[in-house]
Amino acid sequence: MTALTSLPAWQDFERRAAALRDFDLRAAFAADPGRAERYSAAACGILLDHSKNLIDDAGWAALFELARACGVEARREAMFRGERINATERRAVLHTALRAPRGSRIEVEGHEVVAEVHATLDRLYRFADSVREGEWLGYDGRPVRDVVNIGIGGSDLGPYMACEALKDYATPQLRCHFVSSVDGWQLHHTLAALDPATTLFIVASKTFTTQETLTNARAARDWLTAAGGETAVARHFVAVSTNSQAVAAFGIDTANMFGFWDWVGGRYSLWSAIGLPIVLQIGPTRFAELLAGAHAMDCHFRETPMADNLPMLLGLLGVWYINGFGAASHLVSPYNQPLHRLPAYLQQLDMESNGKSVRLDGQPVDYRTGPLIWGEPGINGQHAYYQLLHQGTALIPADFIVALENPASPLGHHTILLANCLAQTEALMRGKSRAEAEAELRDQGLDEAAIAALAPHKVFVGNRPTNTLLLDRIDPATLGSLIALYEHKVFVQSAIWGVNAYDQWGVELGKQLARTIEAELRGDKDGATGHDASTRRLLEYCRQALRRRADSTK
Ligand SMILES: O=P(O)(O)OC[C@H]1O[C@](O)(CO)[C@@H](O)[C@@H]1O
Repeated sequence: MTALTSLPAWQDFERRAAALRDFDLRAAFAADPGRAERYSAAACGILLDHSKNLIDDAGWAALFELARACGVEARREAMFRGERINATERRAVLHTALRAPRGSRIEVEGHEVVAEVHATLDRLYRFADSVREGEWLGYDGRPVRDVVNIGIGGSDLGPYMACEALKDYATPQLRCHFVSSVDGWQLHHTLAALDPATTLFIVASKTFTTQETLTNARAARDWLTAAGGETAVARHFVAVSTNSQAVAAFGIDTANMFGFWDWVGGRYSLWSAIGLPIVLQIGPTRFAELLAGAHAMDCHFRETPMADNLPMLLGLLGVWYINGFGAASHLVSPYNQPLHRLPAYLQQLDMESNGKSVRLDGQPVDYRTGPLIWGEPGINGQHAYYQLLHQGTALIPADFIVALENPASPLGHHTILLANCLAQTEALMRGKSRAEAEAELRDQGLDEAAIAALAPHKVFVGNRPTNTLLLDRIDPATLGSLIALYEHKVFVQSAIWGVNAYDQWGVELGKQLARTIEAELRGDKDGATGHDASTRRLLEYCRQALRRRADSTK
């Protein structure tokens, strides 16, 4: 593997980026009336306007050349063909097969997988229909009214985000709840409002070894059996996992288990049986539309030339700022409230994938990789952290996402929402010059001394880069396309950086140490062993608090 930084295309890209450090967006728009049109691309109900970025044609040419030099297109084909591109775990990466149309063929080591995917979907759909139509009955003969998904990470974030986004399509008979934290507060308050006889639990865990999920699942099981007895478990618990042995060992009949495959990463799994809460909420037909939307984006990514290819454009722009301008974070600013969980979902997707510092060949990288991804609904962000975007010292590229149609929001509200989204990207780009600030203050009748004192505080440098993604609407198909767009963006960046986006060894050490500390807190193990002084002291505070609590309940 040739070191990335020694590639001529990388050096050219760095030179281009350095040459544009003082790029003036206002001047670029003034000089080129066609800029907005040329620097836009559309697919699958999503218009990407990327014209408000600190880049010109030569910069784009350097990025496309870099992508070619890094073999992004060849690696993309390897992924779609089912090659084991997740080299550290020797696995294929085939979330795209989960949304491949019935009848298409994709093989992993000679084994065709699409037929199996659809057989599982059919089972999932039959089960969901029986719950939605009130045929699946609880222990006292009443139908299900509440569904509680117990899972964490990829077994929570995707389905939760999609259920929130698609609430307008939800059946009124069912309410979906999500419990992820091992802080029992969340389960307690979720169950407090529910009736065990009409509650269905989905225990969602790819590995079925995740401590938080199994702890919550055991507590939920106790809550259920206290009311309905042991026999109730079969009617009220289903599992989604790749580990049927662990599911059976937990006490869930594998007849009530929906499987998926080791070639589906947790954070890429909402398209699989992990999407069961979504299917229950919006029904099989709408879920199939979500899959079709993602598939449409897969085809767009695979077939469209780079200059019009949405995932390529977003991925390369990220590289432009991270490696060319030293940006350390990337803001995701969805304006529509249904997308309020999108930033949290994208945090795992992006940061668990590209938060890596070793290349596929085992060598350390000597360049930045995945950025900090963060955000909230944009309209709230405007009243919180946007100040820093406008006048702070950090360069923070941002994606502004808003839907053109928004039937559930009154026209007046929606107009204000759109206006704010557009106004913020314009303000970030154009800024406010010293002369403009002074003129404004003069119009307000301030004297020259006051103007001189205040004007510097009112200056916005501008030139803050943004992408605007205009969605036709937030429906299952467009949401599917949007999520797949970000999945492929992450892929593009991993291919440039030469890292494996599909493992996550970095989360393991904390889990190992937690097991040791838990035993020490419980008193099963000597607490003084092997810890640094800080951890030892903190551990002692916690041990005393636990002891006080145990004593008070004696
Ligand atoms: O679905 P599981 O196996 O319970 O894992 C949950 C999450 O935990 C992680 O392994 C991180 O700890 C994620 O990658 C995954 O999505």
